[in-house]
Amino acid sequence: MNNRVKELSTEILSDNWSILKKAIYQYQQNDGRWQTHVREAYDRGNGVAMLLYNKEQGTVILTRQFRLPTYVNGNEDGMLIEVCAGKLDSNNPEECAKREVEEETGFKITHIQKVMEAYTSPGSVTEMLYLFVAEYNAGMKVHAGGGVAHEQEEIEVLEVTLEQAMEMIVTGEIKDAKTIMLLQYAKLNQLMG
Ligand SMILES: Nc1nc2c(ncn2[C@@H]2O[C@H](COP(=O)(O)OP(=O)(O)O[C@H]3O[C@H](CO)[C@@H](O)[C@H](O)[C@@H]3O)[C@@H](O)[C@H]2O)c(=O)[nH]1
Ligand SMILES: [Mg+2]
Repeated sequence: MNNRVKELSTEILSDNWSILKKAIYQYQQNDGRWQTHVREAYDRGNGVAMLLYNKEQGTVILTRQFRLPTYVNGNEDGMLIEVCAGKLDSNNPEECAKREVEEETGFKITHIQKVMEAYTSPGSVTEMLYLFVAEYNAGMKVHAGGGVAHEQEEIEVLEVTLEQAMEMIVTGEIKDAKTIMLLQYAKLNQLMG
């Protein structure tokens, strides 16, 4: 509840894959005057993202897939390296994260640790991400990964050292915000020991 917001009304501009709404409301400025604001918000739900790491090897698991929005915004081949991530399809982020990890990477994870929540693009997108880390090892690999074929997912699974991944941020090979956040979390908190 924010007493500086009143008369909020919304109109659906698009409800195709996700919902784009236009909101009109009165917002009270610092000087007390009320202004009419018009803002659009794209609602594709919330999400989960998970960095898998192996302490002994010093490695992490990343994914690589075609991301259309990056392709139309300067990413030459549209391929993007990311931590494993998925849409939150229940109110249990932990279970959802484990399921996404298994679908996309083939690792069946047991223990996961929530590290933070983050709004990913707060001026235009409603999405909040639940970010996790979890340890993995070769024994947890139950299939090749790659995503769900009927959802047209084609996900390459990469295993690199944390040091290589940190260097890929510097070179621009990694440009995804949630991925950079989780890699930096791993480094700052010395997850590799
Ligand atoms: N038909 C159709 N399919 C779509 C559309 N947008 C996405 N999809 C499909 O919907 C599926 C969603 O897969 P998930 O693994 O659940 O989600 P994600 O796309 O990886 O999203 C995750 O990462 C995003 C990027 O950082 C996050 O924004 C999101 O919250 C989530 O964490 C994918 O197969 C994708 O191709 C669309 O407009 N139309
Ligand atoms: Mg995904």
